[in-house]
Formats: sequence, structure tokens, C-alpha cells
Amino acid sequence: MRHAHSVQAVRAAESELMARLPEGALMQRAAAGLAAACAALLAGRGPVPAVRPGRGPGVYGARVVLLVGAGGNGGDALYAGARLARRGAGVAALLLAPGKAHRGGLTALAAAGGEIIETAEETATDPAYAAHWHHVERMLTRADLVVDGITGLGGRGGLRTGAARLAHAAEADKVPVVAVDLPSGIDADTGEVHGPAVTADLTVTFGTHKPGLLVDPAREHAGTVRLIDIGLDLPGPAAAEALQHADVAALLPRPAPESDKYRRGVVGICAGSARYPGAAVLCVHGALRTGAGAVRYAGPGDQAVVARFPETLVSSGLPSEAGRVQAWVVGPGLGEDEEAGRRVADVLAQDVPVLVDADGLRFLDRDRLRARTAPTLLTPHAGEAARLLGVEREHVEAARLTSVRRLASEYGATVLLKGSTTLVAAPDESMPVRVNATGTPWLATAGSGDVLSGVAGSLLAAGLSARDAASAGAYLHGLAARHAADGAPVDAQDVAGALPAAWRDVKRG
Ligand SMILES: NC(=O)C1=CN([C@@H]2O[C@H](COP(=O)(O)OP(=O)(O)OC[C@H]3O[C@@H](n4cnc5c(N)ncnc54)[C@H](O)[C@@H]3O)[C@@H](O)[C@H]2O)[C@@H](O)CC1
Ligand SMILES: [K+]
Repeated sequence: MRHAHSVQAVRAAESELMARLPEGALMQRAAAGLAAACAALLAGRGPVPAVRPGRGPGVYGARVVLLVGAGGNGGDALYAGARLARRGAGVAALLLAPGKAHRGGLTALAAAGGEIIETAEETATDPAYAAHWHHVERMLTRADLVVDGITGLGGRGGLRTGAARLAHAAEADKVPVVAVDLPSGIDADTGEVHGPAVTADLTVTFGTHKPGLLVDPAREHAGTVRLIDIGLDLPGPAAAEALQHADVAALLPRPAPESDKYRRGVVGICAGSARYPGAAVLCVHGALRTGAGAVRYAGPGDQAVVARFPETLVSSGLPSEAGRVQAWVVGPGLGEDEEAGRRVADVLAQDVPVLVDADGLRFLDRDRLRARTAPTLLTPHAGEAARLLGVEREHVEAARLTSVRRLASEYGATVLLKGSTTLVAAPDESMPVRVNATGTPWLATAGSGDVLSGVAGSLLAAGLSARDAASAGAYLHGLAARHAADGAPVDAQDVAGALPAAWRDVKRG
């Protein structure tokens, strides 16, 4: 499991540890890890090449520019810069807040032969300093490596004008950028980005991940993330967490020798319509490939479903008349008419776990949902989430973590918010939000959501909690898409077809 903690939790753990260590020891641990990651990158062992023509790999002779802000983040950069300078790199520090730069870090860099250049942020728009800014921009574009130590845990809002200009200069020339702790300008706790922010190739983060390193849109600024253990002890639940193969393997059901189809879980599917029969087929396909003992289908797509999957138990009437199931999936391709609404209400009236997706989300009654005793799982994309929250889609996309938490709490349901990183929030706010990162852009294809509903519904029927079913389902689904795509476009049927490969991959570890 990968954990991400809030700024407040990290600060508390830091002060607890600092009280037991000699002064500055923690920052030295951070700087040592940061310098090692920079050295590896300069030696050609990083996520991006950092060797410019005319220079061999390694630290010796490399040109490193540090962007240094007012706080501890700049301190890390300065101490790491000193370590690189001692190994023969040419290191220059641009101080964006000269009066506030970390004293000890400045002394260390100067002692190691590094260059210190005052580049006060507020002079960026002053014509008297135009030549100076032109000069430092050129330094950046010629560097082998730029280290972003502008802001860390204490950063507020986006980059200011001067910092944004420098970050842009480095990015425009494709100079590798290593962010210290987090890319400056992102919101560490929410993953939101309120203005210009550094886009790093590598982020070296300390003690624990921060939610902003896992959640979009901030995540896209972080590049590859490397976690450095500095000995922090972070008790209590994380703010966010990401499952790994082993976590998912432990969650996936495994049929016991005495299992029969009923014990393995029967999932009911109410999806599709005369207009969208394909949604029914895809949803059933996802469910069948995720270990359900049996799939019952109830709805207007019964003939299409049984023609493709003869093992399905089909009927065309109301879901409550279809026979017993351990969980229902309702919504994909159901349409928007009265009949669809009747089916959703019929499913939600049953006292079993229910997954509501797509068209089903049009018919939710907040109070009825909150009154349900069995778990409910809602699986909206950003547009559907926006409608449920009464906000614009852009708002959900910009504030994904806040939005998924708000939905879960307002609807009293577990919510899976689809996207490039899928988020899962439980109605209990103390539970970490789960972040799924197995997805691929190829998953943005018609019908792939219908498959996901079948997958998660099947896991619900097998007895997983709504949160586990949603997060393990998203994980498998994303992995299946990667298997199916392998660098080329996929359709939703390919994704469903690759589910067994994803399952085996997870189980193998
Ligand atoms: N406390 C410690 O011993 C350790 C701290 N560490 C580093 O220290 C960082 C936290 O240090 P700080 O609390 O000083 O926080 P920052 O380094 O984020 O600096 C905060 C200061 O930056 C300025 N600032 C805020 N927003 C800004 C913006 N948008 N543009 C420009 N300036 C802005 C403000 O003056 C603020 O006080 C961590 O992220 C980590 O990198 C690590 O060395 C681990 C140990
Ligand atoms: K930073």
C-alpha cells in the first residue's frame, strides 16, 4: 500500500522526530536522499535523460541550478546542492527570497564552492532587472538539471510571477527538473492547482507521499515520484492511499473447495435498453470475468445478453422478480425514461449492496439513499458527479478529492469517481480516499465504464465491502486495459477479455 498524509500530519510527525534528533539532522536526511536522486539522474539512471551533448554521464562537471524559496524546501535544495558541488558539479542557487533563504544551507553551499545569485522574485517585472533575469533564464536553459526548492509543505497558491518565469524557462528547454518534496505551486493536501506550478520529471518526497502527488491535476506535475524514508512515524489513517498488487491480491475472492455458484456470489445486472443493448452485454461480460458464481440479468437486453453469454440467467421483467442475488448493478445504458426510473427504484428498494452507474445516477433520491441499510456504491464520471453535486464539470475536475469526499458524505454512499486517476471515497470521512493509478488513457473508450460496473458488482456480490469492491475493481479494470492495449487502441470488449490476464498478474504479485 502506498500512503499519503496531510501536511498537518507530516508536520506533527516531523516535530515529534525533530525533538529527538540533533538540530538539522532531519533536513540532512532529506538532502542526502535528494542529492542521491539527482546524482542518479545525472548518471543516466533517472526517469529522463540528463546528459547534454559534450558531457559524459555523472555528477562531475554537470551544471545544476537550484531554485530556492523562503523556507525549508529551499534548505533541502541548498544542502543537496552542496553535496553535488562537493562531487564536482557546478552548482548555482537562485535565491527568490534572498533575505529568507535557509542560512545553514547557504553556508554549506558557499563552503562547497557553489555560486549564490540573488534573484528576488519581486524584481521579475522591474525593467531595471531585465538584464539580470535574461541572464538567469539563460543559465536555466543551459543547465543539466534544475532543482525546484521554491516551496514545499508551506506553499500557498500557485507560483508567483518570477518563479513561474524560471520554471517555464526550464520546461520550455526540456531541462530535467527535480522537485523537492512536491512540485512548487500545487496544493499538497487536495491535489488542486491554483495558478502556475512547476512540472517536474522527478519528485523526491520525504517521509510519506502527499495527496497532491497521487491525485490529478497536481499529480501530472510530479512526474515520477521517489519516496525517501527520513524516519517519520505517521500514526493514524492516511489521507489517501493507493493499492498495490499485493493489496488487491489479498482482496480478490478465491473459490473454496465447498463453493457453489451461490456461495461465490450471484450478481444481478439491470443495464441496457432497446436503444443501448450493448451496455447490458458489456456489463455482463465484466461481471462474468470477475469471478461471479452466476450472473442474473433483468431488463430489455435479455435476448442480446443470452445470445452472447448463454451462461447468464436472463429475464426481461423487474429486477425484484428475477430471483435472489447478493448484489445488484443498475444503470449502464438504461436510458432516461420512466421505465428506467422504475427499475432503479426497484433495485434500490432491495436490501442488498447496489452499484449505481451512468443513467442510474439520474434517478437518485438523496434521502432514500441515505436511509438504505445495505451499502450503495455510486460510480460517476466527472460530468455525472457534477450533476449530482449541482456544480460545473470543470469544478469537479479541478477539485477531484474534495468532490468525491463531498459526494460520499452527501449521499451516504461509497463513491468511485472515474478519471485518469480514479478515486474511491467512503461515507465515513475518517477512511483514506483510495487512489487508483492503473488506468491508461486508452480506457477512455465507449463502454469501458459498463465493464467496470460489472467488475465491481461481481466483487460486491462476492462479499467485498463497497470500498474494496470499487478500488480492487478499478485496479483490475485499469490493469486489464493495459494488458489489452499494450500501446495500441482497445475497445471495451478487449478490456473485459483481458480481465483474466490482469487477475493472474495481480495474483502472481
Ligand atoms: N522541518 C524539517 O526539519 C524538515 C523540512 N523539510 C523540508 O521543509 C519543507 C517545509 O518547510 P517550510 O515549512 O519552511 O515550508 P516551505 O519550504 O514551503 O516555505 C514556506 C514559505 O514560503 C513562502 N511561500 C509560501 N507560498 C509561496 C508561494 N506561492 N510563492 C513563494 N513563496 C511562498 C512563505 O514565506 C512561507 O513561509 C518541506 O516541504 C521539506 O522540503 C525536510 O527537510 C524534512 C525536514
Ligand atoms: K518544491
